[in-house]
Amino acid sequence: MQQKHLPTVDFTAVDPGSPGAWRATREQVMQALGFHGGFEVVYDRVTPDHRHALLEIAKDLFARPLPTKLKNASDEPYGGYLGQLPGIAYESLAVADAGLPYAIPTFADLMWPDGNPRFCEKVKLFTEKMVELLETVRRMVMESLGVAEYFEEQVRATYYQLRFTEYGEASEWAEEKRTLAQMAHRDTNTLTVVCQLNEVNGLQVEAKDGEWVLAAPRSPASFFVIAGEAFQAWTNNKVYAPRHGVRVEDEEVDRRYCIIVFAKPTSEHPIEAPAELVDDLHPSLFKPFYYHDFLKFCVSPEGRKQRTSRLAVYRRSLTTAPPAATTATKEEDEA
Ligand SMILES: O=C(O)CCC(=O)C(=O)O
Ligand SMILES: [Fe+2]
Repeated sequence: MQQKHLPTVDFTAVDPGSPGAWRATREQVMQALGFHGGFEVVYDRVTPDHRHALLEIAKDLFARPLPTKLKNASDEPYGGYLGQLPGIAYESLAVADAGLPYAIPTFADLMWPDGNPRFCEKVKLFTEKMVELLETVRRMVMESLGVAEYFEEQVRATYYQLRFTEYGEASEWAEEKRTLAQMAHRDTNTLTVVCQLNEVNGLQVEAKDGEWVLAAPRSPASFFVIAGEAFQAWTNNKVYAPRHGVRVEDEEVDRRYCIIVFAKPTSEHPIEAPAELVDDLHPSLFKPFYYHDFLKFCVSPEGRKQRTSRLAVYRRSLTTAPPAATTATKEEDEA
């Protein structure tokens, strides 16, 4: 049987001036995020030329010498360069706090000591478009759950990481590492958008019922929105944070390039579902937690052992010390 695709939601006609289209789209977004934890979005605010320029930029970036790439260091877990993992032909570089004015030029100066104005211009514009998209999705979810009054506060408590990723062609991978299981994970943050820059597919998402579906672009204006565990917690489980990962096909002879923008919660306030989403029938499933504490747990020896929901295990560790189970079951994931 042919593998299914993630549902597609078309944002082309969505604008605040057409309430009918807005409401219909909002409905589709909520349905997709509740069951699949993500969707393919057709979003025409990034032109094909712009996407092509970003592909060239990504290739230039990964062609920088390794010592230069290693300068992309960060105190935050998963905050900078990732790569050099045995048998895994994967590298990525991150622009921290990409929404702030100095962030992109600072990163560019690190990678290209003589500067790279084209990089800055193209990446800044792209970031703005992705932030708009993620804010629209967040607004739709919050309206749909009847908690839109928290929108501004949630946006203020959000920062963005922009990550370039490169997956090597199949021959660069150890054979046993080419499986989906190798890279499968849940995102820890609130909302993620993946922009695949070339024709090399591979991303798959596991819906709530355990079925893995393809996230392979079906239009030149497609992006993939994926919910993370912080959003699942904040919405008290109304939004699902799916496992997802990239499967490198054995016949793949091209490298795969993506840019991913992660909306992340700041740690000024704990993540806690609003009172409106909690009642006797829907008790709060997650104790309040600080995002950065959760991130630290994820990279701890205990967190690294988790194959399924790190948040489910971390949540238990907040009520029982020390954290007990090391292998969460599927059911616990969905708790
Ligand atoms: O490269 C992709 O398509 C997705 C990567 C991903 O899920 C991540 O970096 O969190
Ligand atoms: Fe991810």
